[in-house]
Parts: sequence; C-alpha cells; structure tokens
Amino acid sequence: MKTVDAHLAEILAAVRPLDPVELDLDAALGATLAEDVTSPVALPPFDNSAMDGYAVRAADVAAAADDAPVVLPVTVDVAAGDTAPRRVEPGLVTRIMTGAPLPDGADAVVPVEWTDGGTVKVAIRRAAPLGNAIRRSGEDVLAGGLVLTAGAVLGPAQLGILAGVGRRTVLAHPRPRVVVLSTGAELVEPGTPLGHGQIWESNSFTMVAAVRQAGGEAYRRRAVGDDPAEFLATLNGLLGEADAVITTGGISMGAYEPVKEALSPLGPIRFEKIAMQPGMPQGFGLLGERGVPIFTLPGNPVSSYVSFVLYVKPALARMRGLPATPPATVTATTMAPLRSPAGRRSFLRGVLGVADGGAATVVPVHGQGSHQLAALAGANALIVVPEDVTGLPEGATVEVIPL
Ligand SMILES: Nc1nc2c(c(=O)[nH]1)N[C@H]1C(S)=C(S)[C@@H](COP(=O)(O)OP(=O)(O)OC[C@H]3O[C@@H](n4cnc5c(N)ncnc54)[C@H](O)[C@@H]3O)O[C@H]1N2
Ligand code: MOO
Repeated sequence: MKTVDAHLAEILAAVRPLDPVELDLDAALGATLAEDVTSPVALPPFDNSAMDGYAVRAADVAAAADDAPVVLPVTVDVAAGDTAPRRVEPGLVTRIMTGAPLPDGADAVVPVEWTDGGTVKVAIRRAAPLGNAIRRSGEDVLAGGLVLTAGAVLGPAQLGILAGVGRRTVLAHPRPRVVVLSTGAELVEPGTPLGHGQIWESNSFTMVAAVRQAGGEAYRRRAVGDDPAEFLATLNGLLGEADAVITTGGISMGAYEPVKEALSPLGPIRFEKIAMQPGMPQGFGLLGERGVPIFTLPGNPVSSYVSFVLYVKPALARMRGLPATPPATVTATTMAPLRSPAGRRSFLRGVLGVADGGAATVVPVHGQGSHQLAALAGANALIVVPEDVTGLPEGATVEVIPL
C-alpha cells in the first residue's frame, strides 16, 4: 500500500499556487500577498496631537504647578482634519484635538485633564515636557518604508495597513474556490424527513467548514445520487468556476461507486489504497484543461475529515501561495492504551489536554469507528500511531495533530 507521506508528496507535487490577481481590499481577506508593499508617505504623515488638550511651547508652562497654575490666552481651536496653517506664538496656546496637526512653534501638548479646560484663557496646573503627547511624522512608517512582504496572509490588521498606506487594491493569491460534492443515494438533506435506509447528509457541511477554516471559499453543491452520468454532468458544469473539487463517498469497492465509475475514463485520476486508518481509499487527480485538483475522499464521515486534514489542507496552503507542510504535531502522553492495525498509520480521535505539571496529555475518545461522527465531534486532536506499531500502553509518548 502507498504510504501517507508518498500520497501527500504526490498531491503537493501536482498542485500549484493560484495566479496572483489584483484584489479590491474589500475582497482580500484571507488572500496571500504577492507583492512587497511600501508606503508612499510617512505615517503619520504630519506631527499631530496624541491627546485632546492644548498645544503649547513647553518653556511657557515649565513653572506650572497645582498651587501655581500658569494662565495663558487661547487663540484658536485646532481640530482633526484642520487644514489651515497654524502657529503658536510665545505666551499663547491653541486648543488641540487628538489627531489634529501640531501648530508650528508648539513643542508639547498639555492634556485637558491638567487644566481648567478654558476656551478663552486656560489655567495649566502641570508642566509638560518637551514633545509631550506629540505623535511625530514617520514614527510608524518612514516614507518608502516596507509595511508588508509578499507571502503575508491578509487579516484585519494587514488590510488596515494596506488602506493606511493608501492602497485600494493589492496583488494577491486569491482564496481557492472549492466545490464540495457528496454522493450517495442514501443521503437526504438535514432539515428534511428521514426515510428507512436514509441518513442525513453531513460530510458536505464538514468539508465546507474545513475549507473555510483553511482559507478557501467553499461552495456546497446538492448531493448527487449514485448515477455516474449525473455526477459527471454536475462535475463538468463546475470546472469553470472551481479551483479545486472535493467529493466524498462512492470510491470504495461497492457495486454503486459513481465517483470512481464516472471519473475513471477521464484519465489521470488515481484511486488507491493508502496505508492509513481511517481513510484508506483515496483518489486524487487533475481535471480538465485548467488541471483543477480533485480530491475524492472516502464517504465515512471521520475518514473524509481525517483525509481533509492530511491532504486537502496542505494542498490548499500551496494553492494560497503558502508553505505546504504535513500537519504540525505536538508530543503528548496517552492516558489510555492504544491499538492500531499493522502496516497502517492510525489517526485515533482524542482529547488533548494539559496535566497538572503542564505536560501535554491525550485521551482517546470512546468510539473509534470511521462512521462515529459524534465521537469525532467530541475530540480535538488526532493521535498518530505509526505503521509499525500495533499497540501502545498507557503512559506512552505519542505525536498528536491538534484539530
Ligand atoms: N469490501 C470493501 N468495502 C469497503 C472497503 C474495502 O476496502 N472493501 N473500505 C471501507 C472503507 S475503509 C471506507 S472508508 C468506505 C469508503 O467508501 P466510499 O468512499 O465508497 O463511501 P460510501 O460507500 O459512499 O459511504 C461510506 C459510508 O459513509 C456514509 N456517507 C457517505 N457520504 C456521506 C455523507 N455525505 N454524509 C454522511 N455520511 C455519508 C455512507 O452512508 C456509508 O455509510 O468503504 C468501506 N467499505
Ligand atoms: O479507511 Mo475507512 O476510512 O476506515 O473507514
């Protein structure tokens, strides 16, 4: 059987970063920057006040004290957005608001709390050191300074600085658009009545959520039955709009395996058994002229989710222009014995926690069948048991993939 590592390596060798496109900032959340971004101006662009108060010459208020306030005339108000040239002459002050440009001649701001708040003349009770409450031009970014480098994932703060340096659009790898298709004649939509032999369709909800968490845009398409022609038609219709396709179900050894049947003639899609548990049956290939990656994952709900974590998530990272690596693991102590089939790498569902002394522990959940979705929902980690290990005692050290 093919190993987990070989399967991932094959997928990552086939998948390419999506071409960068110019994205409006409103549409760029989660995209990966494909250019270095510099600021055309210094930030802040001008010296300005950090507080509401009075712009002064520090020397004029040097003697101010609670028992000996300095009283000075107020010439004018300077608000944020004020574009008029302003100047503070010796012995005078202006009122100033947070974010307003510092008038020429002023070299300190006295917060309103240190004064009587006067508007015609003001009594100042405390000396302000030179430069007090002044935000200097360029103290965040120098003109021409680099603010983000290619490869940065655009989150709220990154979008903020892009706007902050005046950018409206940005060159970035977009989030991959991933279509999720489930197959199986037994599947009915949640929210509708269940007949005998039917189950509520759940995989597409898991997959869509997992894609979104992994930085993709996910589209759930109606679950299709067990008809290969219908499946192929649905798939063909999607290829123009998808950067990747995930299917679940229909790939094992059964008599009604529409995915396998429909896709087999299309060429370079390989259906294989991977030495893992759960998730043994896997398929991967590139579809159509654009070479759209398709992941045909096993139908069992735990199997498809584990497959997503191991294969689809790293592939999506590569498509996003990010480093693609196997899932990160942490080392933990198992609090119960573990069992695993010989020759297959197991991904047991567990609860990762912290012992009293601070060491990581993991407890396997009850219900390790690949159909046991409730047990998966109660887990927060996958316990990795290597291919050559069939059993581990309580207290053994294991690698764990946090979910
Ligand atoms: N003779 C053999 N039978 C099976 C083998 C095998 O090697 N030889 N492998 C087993 C393993 S392991 C797995 S995993 C499954 C994979 O089968 P398929 O990918 O073809 O999936 P289905 O048969 O369509 O479904 C399996 C199971 O999962 C349920 N399912 C499917 N889709 C959904 C969905 N969208 N939401 C909720 N549940 C879903 C489905 O009802 C089945 O119970 O094959 C084993 N058999
Ligand atoms: O390999 Mo299957 O995924 O065990 O249920």
